[in-house]
Amino acid sequence: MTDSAPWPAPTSAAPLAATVEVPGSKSLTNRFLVLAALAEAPGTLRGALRGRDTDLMADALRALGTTITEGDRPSTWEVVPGVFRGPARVECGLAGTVMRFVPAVAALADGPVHFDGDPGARLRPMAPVLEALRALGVRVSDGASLPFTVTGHGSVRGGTVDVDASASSQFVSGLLLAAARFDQGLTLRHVGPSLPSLPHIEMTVEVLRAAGVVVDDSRPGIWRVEHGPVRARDVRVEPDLSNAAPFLGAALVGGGTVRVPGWPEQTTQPGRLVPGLLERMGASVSVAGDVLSVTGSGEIHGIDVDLHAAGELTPTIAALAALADSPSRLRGIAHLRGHETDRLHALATEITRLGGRCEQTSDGLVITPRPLHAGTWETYHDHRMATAGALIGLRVPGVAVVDVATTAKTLPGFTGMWDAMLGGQR
Ligand SMILES: O=C(O)C1=C[C@@H](OP(=O)(O)O)[C@@H](O)[C@H](O)C1
Ligand SMILES: C=C(OP(=O)(O)O)C(=O)O
Repeated sequence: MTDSAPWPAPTSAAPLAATVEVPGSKSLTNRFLVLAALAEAPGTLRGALRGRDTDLMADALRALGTTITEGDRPSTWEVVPGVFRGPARVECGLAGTVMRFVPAVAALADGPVHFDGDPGARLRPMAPVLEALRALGVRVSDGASLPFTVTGHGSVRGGTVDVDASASSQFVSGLLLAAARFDQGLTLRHVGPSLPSLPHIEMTVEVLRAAGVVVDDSRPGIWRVEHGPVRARDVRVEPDLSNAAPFLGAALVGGGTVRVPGWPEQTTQPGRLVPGLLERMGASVSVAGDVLSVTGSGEIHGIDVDLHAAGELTPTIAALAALADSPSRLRGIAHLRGHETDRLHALATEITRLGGRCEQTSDGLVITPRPLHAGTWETYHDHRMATAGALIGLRVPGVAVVDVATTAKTLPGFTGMWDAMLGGQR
């Protein structure tokens, strides 16, 4: 994958006039898959994302005994729950959702389930999930990161557990998703300094409730999931609003308008913050029915923003900030050092390589725009580094994005979508 020639990012020659259909949300697809596997009867996902992360999730659940088949189209998945069993092997790739959501499901299996992933996955924080499972009476091999083995005996006691989720909200989500199947349910208390990505935890609570699970989240930092059945559902997955961000951001860079249909009126996705962020950076935003339109003039303003709740938007905002007419400060995102790569280091290195100024702080980035020049944009196996490089290349001629295929993690066919967006130029 990394051997192919870097992708010459196209520049935009004229104002954009494009409508971009964005595939389903990674975060929702993988939550719905897990809940469908835990459910008491067969269910269906429609509009599911088919990307590396979601295919890995489907394969992981299949390995544990779930039957998952394609329906009338690739984005439809029929899920028939089975009895979870080991021995099994789970390949996590670089997917945080797979490595953090599946261990608690594997704990319900009878037999050993071995987890491993990409070399980069072995560097991602995992310890709080493994320690929590041990505290709940589950046998987990020694160690604090991938690879590891979870050896269940067909049930999990559950009860109360303290988790430091300051490095990732996924530690909380992963335990809550399976908790209704624990004998005593689960009370989870976050005990760390701060909790990132709260919208993603709200998303977990919302999908659990929609599946009939009783969740009490009335006390900040504490969640109670009652033992009980997980109802089977026929669900439609919203478009991935975080993946819409680079396309909508392109309207600011190239000028013109980009529209994304299917924009939900209400959503727990952190990408709901995208229109407001782009507005602050100079865009005008409108909604007609379910179509979100972002219009830019080509002028981009710097922004001072805390992205703690929506860290996955950082690469897009950082790319725009590098092209802005004033400095930006992105705060509250120290946990991005444990994402697909150390995103603060990666963004600072690549923006600097193109002649820009991007400094790391203890919890974020300070970006001072400077004229940028042609060069290579490394992506570090990070899908959002690749889309960030494409955004910069829209304005700066001669940007070559290394391993653009890494976008397949959540956005297969990205370069075709990007070209099609530019094909809509007036
Ligand atoms: O639960 C989820 O689906 C996610 C939670 C967030 O993780 P962190 O809390 O580790 O940032 C987010 O960045 C990631 O892209 C998806
Ligand atoms: C952090 C991300 O992914 P993951 O689900 O692998 O944590 C992301 O998609 O930005």
